[in-house]
Amino acid sequence: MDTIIPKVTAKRLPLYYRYLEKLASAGIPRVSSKELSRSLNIDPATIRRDLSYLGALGRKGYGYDVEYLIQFLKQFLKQDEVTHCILIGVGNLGTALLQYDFLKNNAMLIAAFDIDPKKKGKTINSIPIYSLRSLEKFMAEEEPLVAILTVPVQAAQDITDRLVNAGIKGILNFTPTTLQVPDEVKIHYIDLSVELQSLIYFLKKSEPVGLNEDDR
Ligand SMILES: NC(=O)c1ccc[n+]([C@@H]2O[C@H](COP(=O)([O-])OP(=O)(O)OC[C@H]3O[C@@H](n4cnc5c(N)ncnc54)[C@H](O)[C@@H]3O)[C@@H](O)[C@H]2O)c1
Repeated sequence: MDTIIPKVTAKRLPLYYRYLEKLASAGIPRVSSKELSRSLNIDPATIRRDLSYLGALGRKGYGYDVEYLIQFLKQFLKQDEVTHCILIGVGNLGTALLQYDFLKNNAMLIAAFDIDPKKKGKTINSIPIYSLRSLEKFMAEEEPLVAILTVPVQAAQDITDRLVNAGIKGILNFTPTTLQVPDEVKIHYIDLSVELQSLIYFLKKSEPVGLNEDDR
């Protein structure tokens, strides 16, 4: 389980997991890489390579055992554990994310923080919104692993420093800036305009747009 897998493969594993769960709930016991490929729009060779990193080898003429793969991926993706997350910045984007059910992916938003005193004490989707002043105290008590950052760009580094000092391990950064963090803190950047530009680029090149480009 300590296998080091390429980042592009790691990104695709949750897709496989979710799709396999659908198959299992429909009572389908096995699946071929070709069927996975058709449904997920990922090249079959890429699927076979991805799954071989996990040590899961499909059998010719049989494919993959759905239940076995689910158990394997569950352990690999630590789907048994719920990761506690917090969100900083309950504005337009933050509010939309609070409405989303992250628990489907074994992450749970347990609290949100905002600098605006009018938001303090409210809840969205049963998630409490606290004053930013209580961030460090909350983190010491609850030890969330991940923070979602949806504050204005000017506030991003300052909040990041506070989160890091309070022990955060991962940041999902929606703000349009590169954040400075120590090596042990992982950051994922999400920028819809970059995704859109990339989509437009592939459309203009008239190439199929899928999840199988290894440079994603
Ligand atoms: N990555 C993307 O694709 C994408 C898309 C949209 C917006 N954004 C970015 O997301 C961020 C939020 O956008 P928005 O439209 O929701 O903005 P917004 O102005 O609606 O919301 C920002 C919220 O942050 C709060 N805030 C301000 N300073 C704070 C601080 N120091 N600590 C805690 N909370 C603070 C404000 O009170 C407000 O509630 C911006 O940085 C924006 O550029 C990214």
